[in-house]
Amino acid sequence: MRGAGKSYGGTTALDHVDLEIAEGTIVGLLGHNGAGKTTLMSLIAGLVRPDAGEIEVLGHSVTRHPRRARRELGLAPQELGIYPPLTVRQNLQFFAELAGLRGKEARRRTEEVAEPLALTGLMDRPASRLSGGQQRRVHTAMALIHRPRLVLLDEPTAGVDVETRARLVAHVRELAAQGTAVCYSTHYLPEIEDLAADVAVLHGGRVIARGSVDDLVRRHGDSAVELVFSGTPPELDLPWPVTRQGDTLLVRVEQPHLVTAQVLAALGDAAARLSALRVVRPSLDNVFLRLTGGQHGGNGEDHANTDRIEAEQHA
Ligand SMILES: Nc1ncnc2c1ncn2[C@@H]1O[C@H](COP(=O)(O)OP(=O)(O)OP(=O)(O)O)[C@@H](O)[C@H]1O
Repeated sequence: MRGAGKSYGGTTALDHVDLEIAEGTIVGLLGHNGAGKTTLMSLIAGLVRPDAGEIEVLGHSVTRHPRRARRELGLAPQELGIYPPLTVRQNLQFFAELAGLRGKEARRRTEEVAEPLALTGLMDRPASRLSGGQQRRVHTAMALIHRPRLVLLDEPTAGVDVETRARLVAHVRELAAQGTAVCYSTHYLPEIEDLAADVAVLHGGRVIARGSVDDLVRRHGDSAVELVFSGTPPELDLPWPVTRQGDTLLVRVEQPHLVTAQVLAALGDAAARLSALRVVRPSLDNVFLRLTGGQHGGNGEDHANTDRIEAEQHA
């Protein structure tokens, strides 16, 4: 996707977004409600027409060759799209046939896709008699039935239990390991870490940060070595900013685990009064809140952090 933009009336849902999802990679889309995640997926899936920019799926333009593009992708939207009176098997076979699979092949894929999502024991049950988490698994399986090379999963773990979440995450990792490109949105940040996904943070319709979790934490988190003393902390001669709070010193440094020896060496006699040392690494949650200004429902009005971060990315 290059320069993709979409407005609804006066609302800019997506603002000149560039994004590439390579084969075998998972891009985790993070953003507050209204940040533009669903709009981005809908544009890729060809459900919504962009006002600007170019979007291609495996070289097929989603606007000029929508059918060819669509054949290569599987979409599990946020809203469940299953048929309640049909059994799980009938739901899956129906979608297999819609995707162009016939007879034996459709039946084989139905069984195949059910297995990793723990649906095998539920195949003859009407979808209306499944729990919410089970229904979401069926919904996800339907998006995977034709072995798409690009999978778009919009909050696939909304409302599911811990076990289902773990199973889904494991299966998505497997798909990526087999070469599938995955775009995965979630509000649950630890999931992004479990997926080992490349992160794209959306805010007000713009991608304001991109990189692995480690990259983002290193670039945008407040990492530090924390030293607690009995009595007054000493003055330290170090090449990084040091702040003092009561009996604690914080040495702010990008990769604290690499400099602890140097910090300890600078203590001199004060080392005898050191009562604790801790490497402080911020979580992805901290970084996300910092990047997005900790605001909910960002909707194009708040670009406070955007320019700074973009300048950094282009540097
Ligand atoms: N059909 C529509 N008509 C008008 N405005 C829309 C429409 N769809 C989305 N929007 C607006 O576009 C912006 C982006 O919405 P989008 O659904 O893409 O956000 P999101 O990041 O997926 O949010 P959530 O996490 O709540 O699902 C929001 O301001 C939303 O109100």
